[in-house]
Amino acid sequence: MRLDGVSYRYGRRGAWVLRDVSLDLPAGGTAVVLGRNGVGKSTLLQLAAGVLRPSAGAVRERPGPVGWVPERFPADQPFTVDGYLAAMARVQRVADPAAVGVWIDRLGLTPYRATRLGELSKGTAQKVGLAQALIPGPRLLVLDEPWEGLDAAARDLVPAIVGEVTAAGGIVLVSDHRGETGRLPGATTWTVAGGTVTPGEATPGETAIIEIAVPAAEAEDAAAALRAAGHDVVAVRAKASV
Ligand SMILES: Nc1ncnc2c1ncn2[C@@H]1O[C@H](COP(=O)(O)OP(=O)(O)OP(=O)(O)O)[C@@H](O)[C@H]1O
Repeated sequence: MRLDGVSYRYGRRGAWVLRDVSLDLPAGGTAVVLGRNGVGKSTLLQLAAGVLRPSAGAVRERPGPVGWVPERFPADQPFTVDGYLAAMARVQRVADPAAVGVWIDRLGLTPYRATRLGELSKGTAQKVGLAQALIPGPRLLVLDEPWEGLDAAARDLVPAIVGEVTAAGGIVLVSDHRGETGRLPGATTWTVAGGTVTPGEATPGETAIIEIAVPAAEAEDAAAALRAAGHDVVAVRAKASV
């Protein structure tokens, strides 16, 4: 995916929030968008997700479906959790009807299926926001401040989810005003300031290699489970070779 000379301002006479931004993000890549409050992180994410259209320039080769998780999930809607997620799945023409149940279960939303959105706590509402973005199996997942308001278990789930989307060749963009990039090893950084965006180095962090042996027939499942837990599976070999 590529941002090609993207500029943006809210309204024709508004100040430019972003000017002539050109960025590349390869398939399987993650970018963490950093910057002070109000510099334009959300604006950049919404342009990337296609929620906003650039005032000038273009976003090219955007993969789909797109999963967009806003900073604040708009909970003032007259739906139950079940009703809302089923409706979103229909709107997004989700082929796999089991996807709704899978994400309700993984995000711990089962006790709230019949609860109206307006009655949810902020953290639970954020999980519904995550679920609606994940149900279509996004190839581009855009998360605006995903750590905010989530409980510890859900926070830990975010890196695993990011790992799954990128392992399948998808792209993930995450904004983070606290700079918790350490949660997403291997991500590149995009730092927003003064209307421009500066790409940084990938953040490999400290890594270690663990070699494990599993029955050959279970290798695929084991690798998938490791990826699901947010780990980088470097290699799968048929035989132990030293
Ligand atoms: N709908 C809007 N109409 C007009 N101006 C807006 C609108 N949304 C954002 N802005 C302005 O655009 C600028 C960038 O806002 P944006 O929300 O993208 O920043 P941010 O870096 O995501 O901030 P935060 O970390 O507080 O979420 C700010 O000056 C903001 O006031």
